[in-house]
Amino acid sequence: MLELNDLSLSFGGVHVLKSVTFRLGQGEILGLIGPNGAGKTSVMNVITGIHRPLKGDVRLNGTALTGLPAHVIAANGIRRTFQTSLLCPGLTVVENVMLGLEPRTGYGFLPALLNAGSMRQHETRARTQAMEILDWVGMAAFAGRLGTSLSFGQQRLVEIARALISHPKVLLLDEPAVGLTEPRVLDLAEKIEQIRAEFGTSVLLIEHVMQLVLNSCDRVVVMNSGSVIADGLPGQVTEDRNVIESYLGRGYYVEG
Ligand SMILES: Nc1ncnc2c1ncn2[C@@H]1O[C@H](COP(=O)(O)OP(=O)(O)OP(=O)(O)O)[C@@H](O)[C@H]1O
Repeated sequence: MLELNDLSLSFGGVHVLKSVTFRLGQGEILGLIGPNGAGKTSVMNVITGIHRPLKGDVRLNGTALTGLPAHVIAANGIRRTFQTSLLCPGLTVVENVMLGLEPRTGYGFLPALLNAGSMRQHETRARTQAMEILDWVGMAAFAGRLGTSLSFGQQRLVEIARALISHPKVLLLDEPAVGLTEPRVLDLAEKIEQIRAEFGTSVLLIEHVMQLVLNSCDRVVVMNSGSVIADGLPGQVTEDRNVIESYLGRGYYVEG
């Protein structure tokens, strides 16, 4: 479904991505792991159009997305959450989720004034959809609260709801388990599986919490210093000597 072909990216002459190539299959949950600074978030930024690669391309079902503006890539069915919570201050939870819907085009100030009834209907529909998806992630009771007043884990669920409201083909999650306790990590693993089962969405999951990676992912890609160093089943990559040396650490099996 999503193909990354030979992606290279540099900042000020420093190569942060070096010929990165991997695939995310239809309905697949793929982990992207590696040490800090390996280039994982940069990969997500290239996929979503925040960064333009020096070389290579990103394709969704065969169509090249490279170079398209971020909002067009989002409209093509690729949505994400961020490493740090990005809920809008001053907006309630339900309003934050409504932002995930496609913007309604053709409504400048004057047409909006003349079509006030239609605008209100549109907003009511959007609010209903947002409430449904909030209910699905278990956050409907918080709909009227300010998004930024919620705990870190709750904000994560609201961000996931905002990404899911448009029923994306591909969902990119950047370290969703940061700051979660162990039972919440297991809840999140279950939620990710439900996202695949109920929406048919493919998921790319950047994560350092190996418990989530091992519980959720069908396959794992490992990066180090801007390059892919392993790509395989979770059990295969965690036994890969290179991956243990550069990321998991020699004590991984003893401790894990
Ligand atoms: N906008 C930027 N300008 C300059 N350098 C950047 C920029 N974004 C990322 N980098 C650099 O690119 C490299 C890869 O960063 P990236 O955030 O992609 O790593 P990561 O694997 O996601 O790390 P982490 O696990 O800590 O989030 C790092 O050396 C980082 O400092």
